[in-house]
Amino acid sequence: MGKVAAGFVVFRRISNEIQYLMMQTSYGQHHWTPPKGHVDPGETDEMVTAYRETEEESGLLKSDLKVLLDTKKVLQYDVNGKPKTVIYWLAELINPEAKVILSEEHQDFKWLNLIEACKYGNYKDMQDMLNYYDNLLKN
Ligand SMILES: Nc1ncnc2c1ncn2[C@@H]1O[C@H](COP(=O)(O)OP(=O)(O)OP(=O)(O)OP(=O)(O)OC[C@H]2O[C@@H](n3cnc4c(N)ncnc43)[C@H](O)[C@@H]2O)[C@@H](O)[C@H]1O
Repeated sequence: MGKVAAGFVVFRRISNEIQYLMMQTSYGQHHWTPPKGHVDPGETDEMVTAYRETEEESGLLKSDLKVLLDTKKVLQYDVNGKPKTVIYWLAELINPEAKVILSEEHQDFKWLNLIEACKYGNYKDMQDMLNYYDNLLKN
C-alpha cells in the first residue's frame, strides 16, 4: 500500500456559507491540502493519526471537531513514483471562530467555499472529494 497518511476535511458554517480549511505547505511546491500527515509507527487507528496531525498542523483539538463518521474517503496517488494513500473524514469545526495556529510545516491557511477550495486543491481526486462532501452537507 506504500505510505499512508490521514487527516480531516475540516469545515465551518459561517456567514451562511460552508467553508473548508485548506493549508499551504512551507516546503516543496507549496501545495494546498486539508490538514493531514503520515501514520506514525504503532498508530493502528488512522483516525488517531487524523486527530494528531490536525492538532499539530492547525492547533485544532479533538474537542474542537465533530467528525462525521461515515464519510471516510481514500485518495491514492504516486509521490516520486511510489504509491501513497491518504484517508480523510469530514469534520465540522464546532466553534466557527476558533483560531487556527500554523506549525512550521505550513506557511498559510484559508477558509474557502467549495469553488475556491477546489481551485486551491488543484487535483481532480481532491476536487471530487470536496464536491462529494459539499453535496452531503447541502442535502
Ligand atoms: N518537497 C519537500 N521538501 C522538504 N520537505 C518535505 C517535502 N515534502 C515533504 N517534506 C517533509 O515531509 C513532512 C510532511 O509530512 P507529513 O505532514 O507527515 O505528511 P503529508 O502531509 O502527507 O506530506 P506531504 O505534504 O509531502 O504530502 P502530500 O501528499 O500532500 O504531497 C506530496 C506530493 O504529492 C502531491 N499531491 C498532493 N495531493 C495530491 C493528489 N490528490 N493527487 C496527486 N498528487 C498530489 C503534492 O503536490 C506533492 O508534490 C514535512 O514536515 C516536510 O518536512
